[in-house]
Amino acid sequence: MVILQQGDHVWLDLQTNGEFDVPVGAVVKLCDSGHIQVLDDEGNEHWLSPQRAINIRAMHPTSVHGVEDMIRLDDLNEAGILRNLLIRYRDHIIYTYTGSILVAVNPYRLLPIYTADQIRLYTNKRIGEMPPHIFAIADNCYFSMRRSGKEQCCVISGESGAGKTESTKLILQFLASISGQHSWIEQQVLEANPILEAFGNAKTIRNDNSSRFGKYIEIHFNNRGAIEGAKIEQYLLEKSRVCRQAQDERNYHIFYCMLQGMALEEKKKLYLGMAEDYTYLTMGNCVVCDGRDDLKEYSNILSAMKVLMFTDADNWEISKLLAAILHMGNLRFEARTYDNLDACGVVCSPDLATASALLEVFKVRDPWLQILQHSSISNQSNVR
Ligand SMILES: Nc1ncnc2c1ncn2[C@@H]1O[C@H](COP(=O)(O)OP(=O)(O)OP(=O)(O)O)[C@@H](O)[C@H]1O
Repeated sequence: MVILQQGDHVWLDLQTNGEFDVPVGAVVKLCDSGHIQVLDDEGNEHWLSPQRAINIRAMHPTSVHGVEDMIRLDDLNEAGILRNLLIRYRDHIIYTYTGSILVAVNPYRLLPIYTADQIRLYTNKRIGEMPPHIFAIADNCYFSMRRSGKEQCCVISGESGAGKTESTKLILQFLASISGQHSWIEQQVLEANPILEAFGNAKTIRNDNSSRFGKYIEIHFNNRGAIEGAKIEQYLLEKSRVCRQAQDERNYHIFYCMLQGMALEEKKKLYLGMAEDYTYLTMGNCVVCDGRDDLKEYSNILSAMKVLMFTDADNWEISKLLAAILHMGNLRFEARTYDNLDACGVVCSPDLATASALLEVFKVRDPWLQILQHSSISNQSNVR
């Protein structure tokens, strides 16, 4: 039997049989003739009769104020872990260790904890010497590599919107900063991100900048510990998003950025209009994304491409491909019979000729594709 006093911390098991049925922390407010009044961590008050008092148990002191390393929690269970993260988060502390694993809770706002001073504070320190931080993990990797001469690996996982992409960027920022050369190659490693995000990230209902692919980044260091190169492999890009988006979601950022940021004369050459004009950009009924500036992003993408040595010709070819995809998305099809077989044909439209011109495809002598010749397009010089 638990004898409780006012001010004691307890675990309260409400047994709601809900999806997340985990005991919550609570503090005893009153103990009155067997009835107990408690205030739980979510601010709800509960009166518990002596019969229901079996649903509460005393909280271990390590869970009362929280710990930096959850291995030290005596109540080491789901409730204990969640409460520890909650009370630290309420104090604006988003990082917590579980041994050598760092748990990060997404703050959804910019915290002043990623400055150059913070990088200096965390450089060449043992894990645990400083409060938990993503820089401590990056530092540990870097100096373990330098001491042992062996490759190190960081695995960043979590659900969509948890903060994996941001954490990856912070680790790269730390490594680029402490490896100390501030070289062109470091800048190239950092600038690869805006390009990858433009072509592989999109607004979803869970995250305005959701990576729709997995990536494995290798950073190569020389014997002096300076970054000498990098290799990024991508996995399982969500290709279907190019043609279809769910309600309130967008296609890949690059399309909207291009339509917002590209100079008018260039847009004219690609027969481009506004995002609202394209089926592939409007299926989710959402062409803008609050908090993202597509115009500014486009100029960031172009400067990143310069750093990564994309030539103007490369950029133009990429823009042509992107524009062709948008025009192809506006094509319409109709049912036909061809050689007594059910088939379908492309409905004649300027988009077909434009897409063919941009893709530089041959005109095939096929009755279906003859419509190419009838389509109106003023600049036919590219069609071979
Ligand atoms: N450490 C942080 N500080 C401030 N904001 C953050 C931090 N981590 C994440 N965020 C915010 O949360 C948003 C989502 O984070 P992020 O894109 O990194 O999630 P993710 O885990 O990579 O998601 P997905 O799997 O969908 O790609 C970011 O755009 C940013 O606004």
